[in-house]
Amino acid sequence: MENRKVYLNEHTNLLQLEEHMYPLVDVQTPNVFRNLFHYDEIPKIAFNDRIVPHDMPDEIWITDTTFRDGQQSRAPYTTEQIVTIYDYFHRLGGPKGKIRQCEYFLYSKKDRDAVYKCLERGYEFPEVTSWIRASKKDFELVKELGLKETGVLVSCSDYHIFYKLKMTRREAMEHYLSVIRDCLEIGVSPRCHLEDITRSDIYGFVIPFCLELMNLMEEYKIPIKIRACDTMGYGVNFPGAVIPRSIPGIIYGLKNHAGVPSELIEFHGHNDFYKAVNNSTTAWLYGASGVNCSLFGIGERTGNTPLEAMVFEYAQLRGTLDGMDTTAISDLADYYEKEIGYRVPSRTPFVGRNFNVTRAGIHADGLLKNEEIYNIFDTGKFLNRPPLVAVSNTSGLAGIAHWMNSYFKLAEDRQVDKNSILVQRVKDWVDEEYETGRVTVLTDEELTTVIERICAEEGINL
Ligand SMILES: CC(C)C(=O)C(=O)O
Repeated sequence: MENRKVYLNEHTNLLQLEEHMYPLVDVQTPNVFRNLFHYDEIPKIAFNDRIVPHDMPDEIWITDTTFRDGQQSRAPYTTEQIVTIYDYFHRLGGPKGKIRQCEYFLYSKKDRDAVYKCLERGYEFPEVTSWIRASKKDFELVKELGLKETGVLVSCSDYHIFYKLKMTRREAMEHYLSVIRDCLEIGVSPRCHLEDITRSDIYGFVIPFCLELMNLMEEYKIPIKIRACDTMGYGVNFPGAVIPRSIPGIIYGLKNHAGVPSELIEFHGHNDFYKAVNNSTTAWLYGASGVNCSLFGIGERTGNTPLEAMVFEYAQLRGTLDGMDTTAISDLADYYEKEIGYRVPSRTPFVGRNFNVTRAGIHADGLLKNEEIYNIFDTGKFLNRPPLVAVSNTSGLAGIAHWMNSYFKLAEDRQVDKNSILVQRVKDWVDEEYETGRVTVLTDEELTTVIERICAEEGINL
């Protein structure tokens, strides 16, 4: 192992290879970290104030689980929908393949058809990879399909090992290693999903297990990926927090004590405590090259890390989009609404209908004077979504004209202004609404209905 280190054992004063520093701790009873997780109390975040240094890899990327974790939590996509979304990911990820991989179930014929169709596209990125039951038959299937890599579930907390698998840690580890050996034997690269890592014994199970995985990697000369799965969203990014909840601590341990190189470490987050995005960014900052996401965050329970969020995290950290075409994000949102029948909640950053809509009169006034005042960036350029001003009693003729021009995306030569009869009649209707006691802002639907009526009456073609 290239990265393997020799340590001085402070207790025996002997030099030791690092795998012997971290022997498996085969406990008799599960360690469920009751100090942090007492089921009838809210989980606790504890600190030991040990600070982990930043260690962002030279290259970082996004992988996608829309068709795996995403599909686990909603009605399945059709084959055609999967291929269309895959096409959008290809465009979004750009020529440098910043959306590096998409993972697919292989269980049914429909699943496999989607894989064939996506492979037929012949794109270099996103690479097609799979998720299977850990059996020899399924490994053969991966091979037959011509895939290089597959995900394998290796749950690592005692909650899973003792309560779900009914095994000891040693039994679980031996079972996992034999499955991974089967996978390597036929030349397929395993991606080990360390489920529930944020409730696991990092130095008593995860590091010894990953050291064994790195030995297997050396023996077979086939890459083995480690996916750190924050299955329940317990991970935190606060400096000085204790493991297993500390994402910096986990990534540091994988890199520095188990010797897993950055390009083989991936983080998979869940949003149960609203932390999926920050934890994923943190994983990048502390040494994981990959963050695994799902489009619009659609995934189990509260969902996964939203893929679109990490595109903008990437650009903020790196100072460049590196060729990513962010307008594909808005096209994907339209596609979901029109073709799949799913509307992203309206206040969702970057994609919700209202993400850049200003409602308060005083803000709208500022936005009309200079859009930089109340818009996060040039959302027209990056998302084809210029900022909108919602119409209320304080909008005035200019506000109503601005709403119409942006809502209907009117070309410059067709734009309306405050002298337009249409704008003046809409303003009369708005004034009447508020004079009769209305206190809420007007919805897009109400406005479009009134505009359609006035256009018909005045013979205007917008
Ligand atoms: C099933 C596992 C791999 C997972 O997706 C998770 O832990 O969140």
